[in-house]
Amino acid sequence: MDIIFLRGLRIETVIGLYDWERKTKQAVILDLEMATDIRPAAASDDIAHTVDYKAVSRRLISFVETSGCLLVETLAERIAGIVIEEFGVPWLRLTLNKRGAIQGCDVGLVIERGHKPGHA
Ligand SMILES: Nc1nc2c(c(=O)[nH]1)N=C([C@H](O)[C@@H](O)CO)CN2
Repeated sequence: MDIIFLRGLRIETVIGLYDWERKTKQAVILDLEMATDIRPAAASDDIAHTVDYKAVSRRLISFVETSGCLLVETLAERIAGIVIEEFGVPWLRLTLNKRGAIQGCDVGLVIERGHKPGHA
């Protein structure tokens, strides 16, 4: 199994439970690992045979900027659904960092969704 990754994708959006959080934008930072088999693209040298990380990043920026979720859980689950359903990714690991939510530390979550190729 091969991995195509995006690290440190920083997107400004409205997210959070509290009144003040509904009136301003905060940054979320995404690290995304997407399972793939790079060999068809390597053999053909054709972007059509792989996951286009530029297309994924553009789609996620567009979605997250206007998402408006209350919880990081909701946002992460929706991102995972987009990547799996729209880009044909069989398995992913997503780290969503809501930096700035708690002073003095990073906070967020890590989820894995789908099935790793070659595993039941
Ligand atoms: N598990 C979660 N806990 C909390 C969340 C969340 O999205 N998931 N959100 C908040 C507030 O919005 C917080 O980020 C404001 O600092 C608190 N706990």
